[in-house]
Amino acid sequence: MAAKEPMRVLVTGAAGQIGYALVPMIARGVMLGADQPVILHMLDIEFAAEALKGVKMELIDAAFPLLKGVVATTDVVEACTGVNVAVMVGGFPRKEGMERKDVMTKNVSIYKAQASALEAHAAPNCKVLVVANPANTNALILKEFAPSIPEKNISCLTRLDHNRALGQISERLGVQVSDVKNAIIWGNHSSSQYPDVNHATVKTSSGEKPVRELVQDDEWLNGEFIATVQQRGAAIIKARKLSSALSAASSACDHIRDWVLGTAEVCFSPCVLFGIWLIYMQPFNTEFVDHREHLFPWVCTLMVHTVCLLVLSTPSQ
Ligand SMILES: NC(=O)c1ccc[n+]([C@@H]2O[C@H](COP(=O)([O-])OP(=O)(O)OC[C@H]3O[C@@H](n4cnc5c(N)ncnc54)[C@H](O)[C@@H]3O)[C@@H](O)[C@H]2O)c1
Ligand SMILES: O=C(O)C[C@H](O)C(=O)O
Repeated sequence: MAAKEPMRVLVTGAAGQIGYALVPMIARGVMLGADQPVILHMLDIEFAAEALKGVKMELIDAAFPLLKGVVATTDVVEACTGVNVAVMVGGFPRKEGMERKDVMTKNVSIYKAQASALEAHAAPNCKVLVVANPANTNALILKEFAPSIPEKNISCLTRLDHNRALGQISERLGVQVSDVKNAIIWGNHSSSQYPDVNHATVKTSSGEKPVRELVQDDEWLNGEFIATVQQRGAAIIKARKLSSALSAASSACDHIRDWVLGTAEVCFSPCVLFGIWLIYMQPFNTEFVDHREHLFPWVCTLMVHTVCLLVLSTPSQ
């Protein structure tokens, strides 16, 4: 079989801590598959230009077989040109005691400028994932300033919250995290989110069972569980004095991989109509959107896009 053409993947803020965790994952095929060559486009600001050069050196030194090229630049047009996937990490993280909305003034202006460059120079049908906080608001700004990028191609990272919910259930029940599925995160990537396990199940030796039935502790599910997922970002900042990075990078890979390739469950079991539920935040969508066309050839997966009217009415998070 002929080798695939490389896909160009942009990571903004690539010299930062998420960027440093994320680019090797992409170069190893974690995001787009073990047979998909990639060309990495890394953007950062002048202040971080030397650090960015260092990241490029390390990528070369790691000799990733799938990595077919590296563009490391402070020029937004060069960074955006021809990219098929854009992971927008560039921006400032909050510090202990702050809410995500407190970095809005600094970060929102970044998304206006970068939206225009993406709109003008990215590949047609480029898929965009906004990671920098406040992620929902930044995605909304990006969409406003890149009107020709289809709305359905602009998303922001809630997969981290989704994965956190799975992790908490797996810890509580002592089961493999891969056996827990169909958790939903409603609302913003903020402390106002609502982690919902009412439809979540766990694969057991006697078939799939509802999470509520197995946990048998509604008080925990309705209280501590929700608060833990809502506040996990703050807990990590308190512990590390830095915000989450490896889990954010890994969840960004999960988000793009399942968006582009479909979910593993459906690969193995194509008769399952509602495969794993994936919640991709789109602050501007006001209805569930069926994105099966993205998942070819695993067309059976339904991707549920959450309703985010709340964000429209309250852009601050
Ligand atoms: N959505 C999520 O689940 C999630 C999870 C973790 C972190 N975050 C957010 O991601 C962002 C990045 O976090 P981090 O820990 O990597 O921060 P960081 O400070 O380590 O790195 C950010 C990088 O962005 C660069 N940058 C700043 N302005 C830029 C611009 N205009 N263009 C390109 N690059 C620019 C900085 O120079 C820096 O290298 C923060 O806003 C953080 O809050 C979101
Ligand atoms: O909490 C933060 O500020 C970082 C990130 O949004 C997270 O959830 O870990």
